[in-house]
Amino acid sequence: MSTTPNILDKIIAQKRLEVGERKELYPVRLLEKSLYFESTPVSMRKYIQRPDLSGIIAEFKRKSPSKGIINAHAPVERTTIGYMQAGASALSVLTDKPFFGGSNEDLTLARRFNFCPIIRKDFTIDEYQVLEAKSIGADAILLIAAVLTPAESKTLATLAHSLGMEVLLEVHDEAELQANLEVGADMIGVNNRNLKTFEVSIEISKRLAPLIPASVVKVSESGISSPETIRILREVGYEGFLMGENFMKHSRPEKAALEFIEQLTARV
Ligand SMILES: O=C(O)c1ccccc1NCC(=O)[C@H](O)[C@H](O)COP(=O)(O)O
Repeated sequence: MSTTPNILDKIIAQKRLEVGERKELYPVRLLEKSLYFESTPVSMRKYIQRPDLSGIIAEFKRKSPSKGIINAHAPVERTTIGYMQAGASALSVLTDKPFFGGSNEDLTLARRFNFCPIIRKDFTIDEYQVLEAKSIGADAILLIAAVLTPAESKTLATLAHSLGMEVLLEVHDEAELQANLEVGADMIGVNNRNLKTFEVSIEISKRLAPLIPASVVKVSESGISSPETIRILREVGYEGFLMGENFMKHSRPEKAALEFIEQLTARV
């Protein structure tokens, strides 16, 4: 078993420093002046459930701790517009720079060219980041159970909701799921990737599916690379499918997404 100790700890330690710096550079009163602060977010939950779309949340991700560089050159505009035109239900944009090569500017650029919901994919640990997500044009935020207490998740989710954004709460096992059922997340994402070992298995999504309340939209995250896997995940109740590397590893990720969604549609 390949182990990469403490990547989450490293990411969170770095994030704390980064958030401290950003608070000084861009105080909340500046964030609140952003045009997006007053905008009405688009419901990611509703888009995932739209029968005319694929349920796929297509991710813009340049690199990752598990894979290194995935795609250093794909432009945000062409890729995200292409994802949407291909039939993705929503976009996920990584905004973490040190570990994923993303930025807030990537999300704002995607926002400028797309009307579909966009989730800010980052490691949210502070209320400041929720305000920041709103200010850069996000419709939803990710909360990762492995790095937050349920009380912290609830506070962050409540703030996100007060700004009109939705919350995707990510879990990886039964204990995380049970501990966070009262957070009030709009969507629960089961990460098929163990963020400590980087092992990927959709068995985790299958195992946790019956434990997720019916009122919450189920999303399966990571390691999805075939329409057949989506068919299996749909059978156990998943409506959302977060996919990054499988598209981004191609020089034209949006073409890969189109081909994938065409195959998916042809098979069901
Ligand atoms: O992807 C990683 O290596 C990773 C490492 C540590 C924390 C988070 C990580 N990934 C974030 C994600 O959840 C994925 O980007 C997302 O689910 C898409 O996964 P994939 O389709 O396998 O690119």
